[in-house]
Amino acid sequence: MGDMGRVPVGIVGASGYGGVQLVRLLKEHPGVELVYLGGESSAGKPFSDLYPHLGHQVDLTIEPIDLEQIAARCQVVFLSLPNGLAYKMAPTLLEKGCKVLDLSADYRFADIETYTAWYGGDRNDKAIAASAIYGLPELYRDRIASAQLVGCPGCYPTASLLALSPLLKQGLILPETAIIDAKSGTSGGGRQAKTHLLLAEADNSLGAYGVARHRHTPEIEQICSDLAGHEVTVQFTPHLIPMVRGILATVYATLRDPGLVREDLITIFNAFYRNAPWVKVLAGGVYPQTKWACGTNLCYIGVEVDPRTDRVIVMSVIDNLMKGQAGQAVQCMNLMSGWEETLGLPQMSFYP
Ligand SMILES: NC(=O)C1=CN([C@@H]2O[C@H](COP(=O)(O)OP(=O)(O)OC[C@H]3O[C@@H](n4cnc5c(N)ncnc54)[C@H](OP(=O)(O)O)[C@@H]3O)[C@@H](O)[C@H]2O)C=CC1
Ligand SMILES: CC(=O)N[C@@H](CCC(=O)OP(=O)(O)O)C(=O)O
Repeated sequence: MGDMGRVPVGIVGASGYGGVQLVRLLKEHPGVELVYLGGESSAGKPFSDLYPHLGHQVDLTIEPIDLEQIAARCQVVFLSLPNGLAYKMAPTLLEKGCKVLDLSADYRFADIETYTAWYGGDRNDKAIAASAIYGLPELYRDRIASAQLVGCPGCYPTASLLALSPLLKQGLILPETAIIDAKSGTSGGGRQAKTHLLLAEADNSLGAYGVARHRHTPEIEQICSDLAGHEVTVQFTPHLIPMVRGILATVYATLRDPGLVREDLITIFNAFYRNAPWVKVLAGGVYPQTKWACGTNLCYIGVEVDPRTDRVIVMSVIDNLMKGQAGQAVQCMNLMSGWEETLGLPQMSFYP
């Protein structure tokens, strides 16, 4: 145990966008003590050199990644790294008894072959991957609570699956008709320099990318299939929009029963999420704005039916760095630690 009975936690990849959000959340979390920050090119730098505005709160230096050392000092470790690194680190940390939350795609897939088909790599941690729990608490709360390893969902899958889950679980839609049209702010691409994310490239512009081949498609399909009880394929198209934080996923699907009206669906969504403190289903005719979720761990959902086309339209917004990444990981840590799901997580956006 760390200071005053708090659980000692560490972040590997603390210099990145996920890392700095985790620092912000964990420094203010009443159940933990942040004892270790790790990195690669940032190793040796005081965290306050990277993020001077947080220097008065965080007196830690980024350290090299030494797994034995990390395991000796931390009970819970967050891995916030590019894809393909966590599966080389998690086995040692788990063996030493740490709880591990991976923010990358490495432990999101039950089937390791699906991972390698989309992400590449040469993996020999099949049993460990099979033991990982998909970190979407609204669907897998009980399994997360007893997990040692959690593969936290991608940002687009979080927004998309929270929109689709009640519909699939209750068999309300024809699954193959599901179309996910999603938009993300540029922080979704991480902090490393990428030309298309420069202000001069991304500003005043809106476009699709990864059409019919984005890596989040198999992740969304895996969970949709689990909910539907049979294999499901979906159409997923992401877009980059000129803002920093936030995702809007607009999901369209054909209703099995064309007699259902908007209020029926809102009642069903509210029942599905009655024990989910981080999902807010909006009243009829209210559609969510990304800024409502900004800086919070919330997902806002709006539901509409078009009786002319017999389609349901669900709009789901999250902050990609919070419910889409660091916030959700902390939500999972709360469950794994037996704490309230809401502990230490912001509930109110700073926007008007
Ligand atoms: N951004 C988003 O909205 C979301 C991202 N994710 C996933 O979360 C993970 C982190 O993303 P994000 O925070 O955006 O990424 P960033 O690019 O902002 O940060 C990456 C971090 O990884 C570290 N790193 C890079 N290469 C290495 C290496 N070879 N060895 C050790 N550490 C390394 C960097 O450390 P250093 O600076 O020291 O080199 C940095 O701290 C990714 O897997 C991403 O796909 C998931 C959901 C949403
Ligand atoms: C805007 C933007 O570039 N978004 C990223 C989302 C990254 C992410 O969260 O994906 P993983 O965690 O699954 O790697 C993308 O589309 O690749």
